[in-house]
Amino acid sequence: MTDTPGIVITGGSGRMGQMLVKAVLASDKCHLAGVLERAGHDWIGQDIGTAMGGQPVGVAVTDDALEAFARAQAVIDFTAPAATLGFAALAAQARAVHVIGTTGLSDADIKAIDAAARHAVIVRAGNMSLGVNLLVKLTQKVAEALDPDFDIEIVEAHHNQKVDAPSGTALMLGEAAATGRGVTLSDVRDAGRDGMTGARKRGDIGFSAIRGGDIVGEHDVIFAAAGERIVLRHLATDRAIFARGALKAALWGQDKAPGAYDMMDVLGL
Ligand SMILES: NC(=O)c1ccc[n+]([C@@H]2O[C@H](COP(=O)([O-])OP(=O)(O)OC[C@H]3O[C@@H](n4cnc5c(N)ncnc54)[C@H](O)[C@@H]3O)[C@@H](O)[C@H]2O)c1
Ligand SMILES: O=C(O)C1=N[C@H](C(=O)O)CCC1
Repeated sequence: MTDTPGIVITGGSGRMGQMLVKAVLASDKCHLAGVLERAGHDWIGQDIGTAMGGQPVGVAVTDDALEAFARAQAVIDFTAPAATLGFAALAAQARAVHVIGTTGLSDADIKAIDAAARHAVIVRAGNMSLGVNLLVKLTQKVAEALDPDFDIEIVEAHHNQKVDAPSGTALMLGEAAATGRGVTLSDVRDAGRDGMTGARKRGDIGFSAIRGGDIVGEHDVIFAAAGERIVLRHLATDRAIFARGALKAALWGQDKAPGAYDMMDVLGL
């Protein structure tokens, strides 16, 4: 047995789950302590290496979160809101660092997660990449510098299996733009235009979502005024950027006091 932190990956068969398993196996700073999937999934009981089409790695996929978390120092969780809420309570009980990448969480979900963070370290972000977190900072700065003559529009594009909109990243960018402007996002958010919407309201922050093919994740923040336009853009072409950030967060959290953190804390931005 190694003395590096043991990490459990939830949703191990998913797009991000598989990426995270590979990232943990490739790291010498941690080891794979467990892999979870939902009850009834075909992969339960199989070695995760074999299930992913490679060599066995000595870790069988399980649906027993309580047992897996008891052996872990961190849980990296990119699943779905209902699953993440359950994992937050169990990870806090096990005092394991919980890194949450799951998006589509409601305000009530976030409240419950923050309550769990009273007992353990939770790092949550709608996007774990360095590039997007820098873009969030830039968005806030630009919004601070420009007045509401500049209409702010956030356009995001993702693959055709994504179930939530706007993306978690788009919401982070919207929050940053609203903070820069000194307003509350929920007061100015304009999403899902369709039909006779009327003219755009000055000061609104607009959201548009594209879904298609295998797009990993693309975000534009557009500041549009009469006669000029500023566009801030991030293009993700490889999910490894999210896995890298999540792993960094799991290791960063090892010596931190219980609380709710985000990637800005991890990256020191
Ligand atoms: N924060 C980020 O940087 C970032 C990056 C990429 C994706 N995401 C988010 O991560 C989430 C997953 O994305 P994906 O593309 O990997 O989706 P996916 O559908 O490919 O994978 C989700 C996995 O979770 C599993 N799952 C669901 N309920 C479970 C449960 N109760 N127990 C164990 N496993 C369970 C599913 O079976 C599936 O394998 C989404 O919310 C997505 O928006 C966040
Ligand atoms: O593929 C997804 O789903 C992604 N979700 C995150 C979001 O909602 O912003 C990050 C990008 C990929």
